[in-house]
Amino acid sequence: MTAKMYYDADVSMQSIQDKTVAVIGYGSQAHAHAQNMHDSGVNVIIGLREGSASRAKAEQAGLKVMGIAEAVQAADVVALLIPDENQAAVYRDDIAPHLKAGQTLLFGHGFNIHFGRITPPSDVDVMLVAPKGPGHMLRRVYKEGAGMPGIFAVAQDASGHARDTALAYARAIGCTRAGVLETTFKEETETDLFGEQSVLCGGVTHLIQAGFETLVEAGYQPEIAYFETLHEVKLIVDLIYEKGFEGMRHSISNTAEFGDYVTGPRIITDETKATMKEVLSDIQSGKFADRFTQDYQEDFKFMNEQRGKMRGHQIETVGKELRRQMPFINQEDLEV
Ligand SMILES: NC(=O)C1=CN([C@@H]2O[C@H](COP(=O)(O)OP(=O)(O)OC[C@H]3O[C@@H](n4cnc5c(N)ncnc54)[C@H](OP(=O)(O)O)[C@@H]3O)[C@@H](O)[C@H]2O)C=CC1
Ligand SMILES: CC[C@](O)(C(C)=O)C(=O)O
Ligand SMILES: [Mg+2]
Ligand SMILES: [Mg+2]
Repeated sequence: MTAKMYYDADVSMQSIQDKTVAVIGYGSQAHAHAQNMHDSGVNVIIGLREGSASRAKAEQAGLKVMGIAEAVQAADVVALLIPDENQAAVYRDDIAPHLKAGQTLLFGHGFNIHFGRITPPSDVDVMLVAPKGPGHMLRRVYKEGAGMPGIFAVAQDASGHARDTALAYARAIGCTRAGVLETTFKEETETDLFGEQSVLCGGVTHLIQAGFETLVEAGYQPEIAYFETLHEVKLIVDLIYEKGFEGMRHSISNTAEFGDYVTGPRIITDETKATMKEVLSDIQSGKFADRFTQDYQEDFKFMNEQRGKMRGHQIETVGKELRRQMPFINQEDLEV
């Protein structure tokens, strides 16, 4: 059965246009949701912690900033867009005491509801609208007049209109320009965690790094290894994104296509797929969520070690210099 896709023409903005949306946070997703909604004509306010370094940036973007509790009190829809590991405490201290019946609590990812870290009262609508891509790109494509696909789910429909609110929100941030489909908190949370760990982030970076190290350790120039295993990834992926595998394979040489079929299965083996199944199982059982929470409680000891190790890696130092010589690559610091 083909999933029902929602596009701009299928969705009315009415259920959000006469409401106030409090975006809590001003990071990767939050700044993009807030600015896109503001540009779509929605009344947006920003809730930030005391002394927040983001206050000036949000104000510069023409957004009204207040404390988190104050924003919750003033809002119809509360979009909780701070890091997953911080959401439960902020919800407990600054949101729950001020939530009123009839309000909407909205997430960008289902982690805290699905894994039981947050349990909202039964008289509020609870939903997620998850763009399928990074926040900075959500803002970039919106400004270009394009959109990013998204998915939505309703966990609690106290008002009887929760789906309309979620779809209107998805339209306001630009997702219905590209296509939005309905999911559940369970499906969004588990597929998102699986995708980012196995393919999009963990899979891609470790594949690139292993390829780069293999060439450099064999005595090839690091700059050539960088172009071959990192820079060109975008060019190949752009073709896959635009035209699928067949379109990409049409563009590459027959030599490359032959090597793709012969060597791809030697790299991504049956064992790799079996490991992917284990990864999915750890996500489904909550084992990964517990490991993440434990590292957070230990001040992200493991995560900070990994960040430090990668910062000094040759692929990063060589890449920084090579990108500097390519002024057409956006080198500006990210806006937030
Ligand atoms: N990053 C992405 O592209 C995607 C993220 N998501 C989901 O969106 C949500 C937000 O993620 P992301 O955008 O990466 O988050 P960020 O790390 O970018 O969030 C940073 C913001 O959160 C605020 N913040 C951090 N800790 C606290 C705290 N203890 N109290 C109050 N405010 C705090 C920061 O405040 P200050 O400004 O004061 O420092 C800042 O404004 C998550 O649920 C994530 O899974 C979903 C899809 C993609
Ligand atoms: C791929 C990582 C992501 O899931 C995303 C940008 O969609 C995230 O959590 O940041
Ligand atoms: Mg994610
Ligand atoms: Mg994601």
